[in-house]
Amino acid sequence: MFSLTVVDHIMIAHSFRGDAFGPAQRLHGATFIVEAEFRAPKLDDLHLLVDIGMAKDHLRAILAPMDYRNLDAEPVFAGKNTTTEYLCLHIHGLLAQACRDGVLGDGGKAVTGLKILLRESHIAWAAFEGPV
Ligand SMILES: Nc1nc2c(c(=O)[nH]1)N=C([C@H](O)[C@H](O)COP(=O)(O)OP(=O)(O)OP(=O)(O)O)CN2
Repeated sequence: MFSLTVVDHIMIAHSFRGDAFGPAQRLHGATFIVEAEFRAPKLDDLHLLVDIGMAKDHLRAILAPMDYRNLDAEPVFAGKNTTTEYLCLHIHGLLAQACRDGVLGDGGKAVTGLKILLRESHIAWAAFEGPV
């Protein structure tokens, strides 16, 4: 199995509902390092999994509506706790759809698996991985 990873980051604000979150129930900020790992069992004729430029451009397109935003005010996240884990799932859904739609070229259509990993600090990160 081959893999190719591109990395970006977002700066967001959010708050959580639930006593378990303690002070994080108040509005606070976070900078997430976002890693998108594409997987495929074979390469294309150019020996690419997906083109790095296309992969990073489409990851950026998916992250842009979240970047420098208060996620509490974004309709797409209404009623959701935008935990690190939940944001992984959200980004996975959008990037997997882009692969299926051919937005990342023929290489993207051949992607069979995708892992999204968000680092919220040097001591904690979360990931979601699944088929495309
Ligand atoms: N599983 C998760 N747990 C927590 C998340 C998360 O995204 N997934 N996020 C937060 C907060 O946003 C923040 O990152 C940390 O807040 P903090 O209050 O410092 O959380 P801690 O659990 O480390 O500390 P306590 O104050 O002891 O709760 C929190 N958790």
